[in-house]
Amino acid sequence: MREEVLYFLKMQASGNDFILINNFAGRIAAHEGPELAWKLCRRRLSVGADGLILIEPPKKVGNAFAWRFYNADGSEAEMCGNGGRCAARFAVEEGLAKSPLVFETLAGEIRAEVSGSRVKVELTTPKDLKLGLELPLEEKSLEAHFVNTGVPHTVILVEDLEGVPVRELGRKIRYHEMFLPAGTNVNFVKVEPEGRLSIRTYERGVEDETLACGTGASAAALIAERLGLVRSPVPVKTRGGEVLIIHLEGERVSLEGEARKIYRGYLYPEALLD
Ligand SMILES: N[C@@H](CCC[C@H](N)C(=O)O)C(=O)O
Repeated sequence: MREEVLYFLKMQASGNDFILINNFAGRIAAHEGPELAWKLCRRRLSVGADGLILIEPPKKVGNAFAWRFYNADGSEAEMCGNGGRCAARFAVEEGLAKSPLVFETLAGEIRAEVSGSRVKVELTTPKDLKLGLELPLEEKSLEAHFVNTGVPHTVILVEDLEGVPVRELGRKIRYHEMFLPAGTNVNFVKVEPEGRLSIRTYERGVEDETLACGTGASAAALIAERLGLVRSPVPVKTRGGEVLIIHLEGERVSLEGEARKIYRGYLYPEALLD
């Protein structure tokens, strides 16, 4: 694909892991993104990650950067909450911006505050909120809720979170005709005592359960608040174990938690061969 070496940083935020590349010089062309993501995100065969993030020059003066976000299967997503927190820290530490900063995504502009490894991002205004949908499946119907917090999320409230077959049921709902053509991420959520939530997410584009999903945790908190089950700030325990904090102020939704560096590396050209 290319001869020269590519530098990257591997990061994770609540167990959602990403490969970040500074692409300010434009070495990776837009049409190369999907294939690069698919190749690099393969676990065991390459670096392995839930997604690839390319950090690029902003379109608007004053903004810190624009990004291109790719899921592990190479599909481009409009937004990613955990990836956004990693990207904001990356930009600050690479000297591209100072906190607070604003970056550009396909979903819209995202404001971020970075304080060491602690990062808070304000998501785009939630849209398409639908509470109490009847979701017909072959065996039975489920009650589902839906909101787009940058990317589409279905939320299903459950009692027995450990018993949910997230992979099988998540995949069925992700491709359910009610959510086509875009599809949906699927979040199974348990309301715990004292207004906390626990969550497991099937992610579109990873096509599996991930250890966390920031826009998913935010969607769950927003829906639980609208149903009168929790109050802001809402602690959401992810599958990876970290508790994310979701702040809800009217239409404003912010996501706060750790964004950690794992290692830096460079890719040998042969890593990009078929
Ligand atoms: N993990 C992300 C969401 C990434 C995009 C998603 N898989 C999609 O395609 O909708 C997050 O932390 O929000």
